[in-house]
Amino acid sequence: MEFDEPAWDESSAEEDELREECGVFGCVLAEDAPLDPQDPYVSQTIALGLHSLQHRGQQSAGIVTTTGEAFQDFKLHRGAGYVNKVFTEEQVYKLTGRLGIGHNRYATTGGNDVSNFQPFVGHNKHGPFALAHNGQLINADSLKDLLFDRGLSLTTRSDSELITQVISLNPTHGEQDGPDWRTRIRFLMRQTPTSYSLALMNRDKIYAVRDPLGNRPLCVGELRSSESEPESKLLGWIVSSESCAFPPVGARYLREILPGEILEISPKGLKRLDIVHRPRIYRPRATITLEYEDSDVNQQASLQNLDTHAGVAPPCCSPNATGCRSAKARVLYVNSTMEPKNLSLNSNEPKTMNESGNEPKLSSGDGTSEGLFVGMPMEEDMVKNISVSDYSSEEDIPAVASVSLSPVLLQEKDGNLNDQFERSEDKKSLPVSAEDSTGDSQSSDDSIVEVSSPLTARSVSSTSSSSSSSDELSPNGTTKRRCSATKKCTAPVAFCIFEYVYFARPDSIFEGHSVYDVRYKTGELLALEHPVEADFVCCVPTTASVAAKGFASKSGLPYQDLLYRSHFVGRSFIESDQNTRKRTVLRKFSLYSENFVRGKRVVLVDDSLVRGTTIEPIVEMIKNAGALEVHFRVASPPIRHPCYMGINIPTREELAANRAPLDLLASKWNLDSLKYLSLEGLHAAVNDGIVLEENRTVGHCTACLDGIYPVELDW
Ligand SMILES: O=P(O)(O)OC[C@H]1O[C@H](OP(=O)(O)OP(=O)(O)O)[C@H](O)[C@@H]1O
Ligand SMILES: NC(=O)CC[C@H](N)C(=O)O
Repeated sequence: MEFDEPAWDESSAEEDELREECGVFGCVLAEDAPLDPQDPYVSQTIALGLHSLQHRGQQSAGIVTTTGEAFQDFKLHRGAGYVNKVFTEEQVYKLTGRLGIGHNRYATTGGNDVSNFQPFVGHNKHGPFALAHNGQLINADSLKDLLFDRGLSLTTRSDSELITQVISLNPTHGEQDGPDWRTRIRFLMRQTPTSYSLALMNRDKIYAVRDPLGNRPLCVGELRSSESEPESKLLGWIVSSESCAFPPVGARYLREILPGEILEISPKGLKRLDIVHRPRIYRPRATITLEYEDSDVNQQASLQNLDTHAGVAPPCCSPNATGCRSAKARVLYVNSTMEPKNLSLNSNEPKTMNESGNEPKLSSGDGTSEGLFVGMPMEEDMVKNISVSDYSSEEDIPAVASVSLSPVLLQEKDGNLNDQFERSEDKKSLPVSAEDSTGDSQSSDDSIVEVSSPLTARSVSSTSSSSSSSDELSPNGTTKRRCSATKKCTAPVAFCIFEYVYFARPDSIFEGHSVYDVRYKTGELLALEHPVEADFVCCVPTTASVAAKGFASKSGLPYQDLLYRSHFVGRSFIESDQNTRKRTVLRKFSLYSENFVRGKRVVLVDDSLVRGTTIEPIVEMIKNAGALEVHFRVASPPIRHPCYMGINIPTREELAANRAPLDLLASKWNLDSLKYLSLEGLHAAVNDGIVLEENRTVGHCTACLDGIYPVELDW
């Protein structure tokens, strides 16, 4: 089988149940590391590592080891459940070898049965190889077609098996001197931009791979005979989803695997084989919807000139443009696909608004709209124009669309909640261009790649930007004109922001700073954004405890432990079905003492609110114990959009924030107030303190919060 023919498919990604992350771990001994062939040091190290990554997956665990000699049989053990259940001491002792990889699974694609457990072991012309995958492929259907077209068959429903098959396709120009994993992995990256962090083992090497968008984490460390003495003997290297796994195995953190990087780890050391560019995509710059009572107006309007320089209003929207001068024009909403740095209504004094909607005269809606909603202020005279600044990527000049108008009062957004919920479920995404990226500091020699990508088969515009507009007649006889402009640019770096919020352990390091610090800051910012008079602050253990402490310190309120959380019950959010999740919550929490609560006003902090499974029984518990008031504060914005890149939130309906307006949710849960951290606040907490090596570009995927996916789904 060779991979010299393009293949393409545009069917959409299959939806699945809510699932979460996986943990990936690998270990390679240095060539002169003294080790008895029967010594289980490597498997013990991996088992310990997986134990530290348990929070990333509770459904199954597996380890595969090898001596590293060509065509040597692998030793594999996988089983359902927690690491310490699957790996008894006896089991670990059987897994001898000088290198190995391990995996904790939480299924995103394919059920929880043994055929889908990882690591996967395959055999190709270079002998046995093993793969551990964290993530979820956004174009599994296209990849299946690519393989089926070549007459291959699959034996599982896991998307990870697709990876094993794609990397087994032989490079067109053959391979000299053994396997060319660089070319094989580059080929994989060109078929699928995200989401995967991989540990791939063949012969005496492990390849640590992170997808070009850097959606899932992966880092590397070294094992030394003494952790504290820098000059102590080097024993080997480890690769792990998170750095929290390093101290327990006595490893020293070295660095993250970069987005798109292929790092070879052999007994001789670490070698970067490549950094594969992020793909080129067509990114919508902005979409503006105008509504006209008179359908004749604005026929000329087109926002193709959105692609203008900062400060220069597109002619169609300049004060002299016919349509926009119409006294009857109404701006319904401004939907910027990237986080606008500012959105201002220019009145007598310019006012700036963000998604938290703090500006009293401006409404960003209640967050249920996609993008930013601009409600017209009551004092209509004050509004002279609306401008949107869309800083869509680091190398772009901000696009500014300026709309001058004489406003007509909009219908109240809050009064039309059903309209908002009936909006299209279309996935907002960014179409892909045929070309690979050359547009950032990452470098790579494309000419060495001996494959032709199926991307070249795709028909896309060759211009660097494009625009479109469409009219639709609304039921009340007005005309809506929707205009959008796109620009060709590089897909963004898209590290999952929810790793910071919830998934990762607080003692892990991402992007040069600790998850703990970020969570603490989210709590501080939450206290500043949504202060409340209360007697003390407490948390929904465990993940939220750090944010709650940040909230307490900033608000000046005392922190109080209120809820006992059983150590013998796992994370509820990552359970596979809603009944299990509910039972897990009930088994997990109890009050330390009613005395703390009686007659008190309580601020209860959680890191995230997803389906609302956790909040209801907990508030009931606290109120039943005699709390006067419970104010719920969430250290992340409302989750309103499905994730297709590893968290697997399949539907909007199941997400609590989409089920009712926040005030109704608050009263349903018997809360005295319910407030979330703004997206701006979360970005601020995450970005503050980032330290990046090698001029790396920073970027976070916030799709579950704002519906903006970094690339087109089912690419
Ligand atoms: O609104 P929900 O659907 O209930 O989801 C949100 C809750 O789930 C998580 O807790 P989890 O028990 O998974 O993990 P933790 O014990 O690490 O906090 C998270 O910390 C929230 O408490
Ligand atoms: N959560 C994950 O990263 C899962 C990996 C893979 N998609 C699986 O379902 O096994």
